[in-house]
Amino acid sequence: MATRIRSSSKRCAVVGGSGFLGRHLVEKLVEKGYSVSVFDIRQSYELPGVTFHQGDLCNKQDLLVALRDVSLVFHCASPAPSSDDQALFQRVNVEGTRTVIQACQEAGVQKLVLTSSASVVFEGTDIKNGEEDLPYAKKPIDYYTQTKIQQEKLVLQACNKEKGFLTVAIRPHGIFGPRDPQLVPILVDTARRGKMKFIIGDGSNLVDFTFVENVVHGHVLAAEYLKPDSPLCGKAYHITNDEPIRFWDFMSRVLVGLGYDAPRYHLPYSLVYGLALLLWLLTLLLRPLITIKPTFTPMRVALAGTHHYYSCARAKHDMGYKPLVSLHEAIAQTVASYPDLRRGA
Ligand SMILES: NC(=O)C1=CN([C@@H]2O[C@H](COP(=O)(O)OP(=O)(O)OC[C@H]3O[C@@H](n4cnc5c(N)ncnc54)[C@H](O)[C@@H]3O)[C@@H](O)[C@H]2O)C=CC1
Ligand SMILES: CC(C)=CCC[C@@H](C)[C@H]1CC[C@H]2C3=C(CC[C@]12C)[C@@]1(C)CCC(=O)C[C@@H]1CC3
Repeated sequence: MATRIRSSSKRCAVVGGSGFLGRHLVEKLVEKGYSVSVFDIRQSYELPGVTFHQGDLCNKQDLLVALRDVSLVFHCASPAPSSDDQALFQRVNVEGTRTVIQACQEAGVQKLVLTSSASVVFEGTDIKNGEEDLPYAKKPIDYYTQTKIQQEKLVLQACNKEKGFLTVAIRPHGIFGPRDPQLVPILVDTARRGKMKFIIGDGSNLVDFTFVENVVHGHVLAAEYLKPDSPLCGKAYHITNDEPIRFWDFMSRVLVGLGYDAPRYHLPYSLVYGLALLLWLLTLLLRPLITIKPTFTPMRVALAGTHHYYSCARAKHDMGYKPLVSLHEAIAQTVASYPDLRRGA
């Protein structure tokens, strides 16, 4: 490891700081008096007190410039799961994370907080109140998740108290909130195309959806509690709203809040899953000729039709985590933040 440069504990960098979670995190850090550098392949906004560095996290030289005099790094960059680009996931999430770790070590960064995902243990079958010590999925639901597993292992294994480099991973689940480009927009798009009429299974499956501000709170706590003598070193922590909700109730509350009808008709889970699998095989076969992006992928059907909620007891115990915003309030704030997605808008 290179010679350490003295850096202020209030100087931090957010890799992926132009993204949905990253930007909310940057805003909170600024509010808390941190001086923040954003490192991202794109710049999506400007904020007083924030320095932007545009670059690819796979390029160590680019990173080193952004990490100068920084003591704390948040790594929340990733290609979008929907990109479905295996080579890109491998390059950015695995090789790129290796580069982020090396750059942190060379720049004398003391703490690295990774945004992982609770899905690293999910194989498409029920998980009820899952704890962090569940084994990593042997058959992850998609290639994105497979590389999130490899990424988390790399970051946690890099934790080295002797060398003064501490790491921790936050595993959120189903992040939603204002400016989210995925969950609510996909849902509304599906509703506008008339495809949100059906409930997959009996509709009783419980899932965690986590308000972005609570996820940010978990990251900030992790950074502040990560010390050489703390239990956080080299560990993963679930951060959720701690209020599992029926998947279809959540979808319905958002849809109805935006003026759309809630789904009503039930379809058997195995039927929909089987059809999604067939469709997926068909898209693979036809890929050389045409590109089809089906709404119902096996992964989405599994996410929509199984229980998958996680205990955040470890985060409560080790870093005093408690969600700041209830699910009820979070849904209300989220719905109000999307006037353009309302029915008829
Ligand atoms: N959105 C969700 O429900 C969940 C997200 N996560 C994780 O949270 C993190 C943040 O997710 P979101 O904010 O939703 O995603 P996002 O797509 O809004 O943000 C990711 C950011 O990473 C940047 N990025 C991608 N490749 C890069 C590269 N090569 N170099 C530099 N920057 C690059 C993008 O430009 C983007 O600004 C990701 O690591 C994701 O895996 C985990 C669980 C759930
Ligand atoms: C809990 C969790 C990990 C959420 C991640 C977000 C997305 C995977 C969901 C956002 C909108 C959801 C959605 C469906 C599946 C999961 C999402 C993409 C469906 C495709 C499920 C099948 C349907 O009937 C339509 C749904 C549209 C919205």
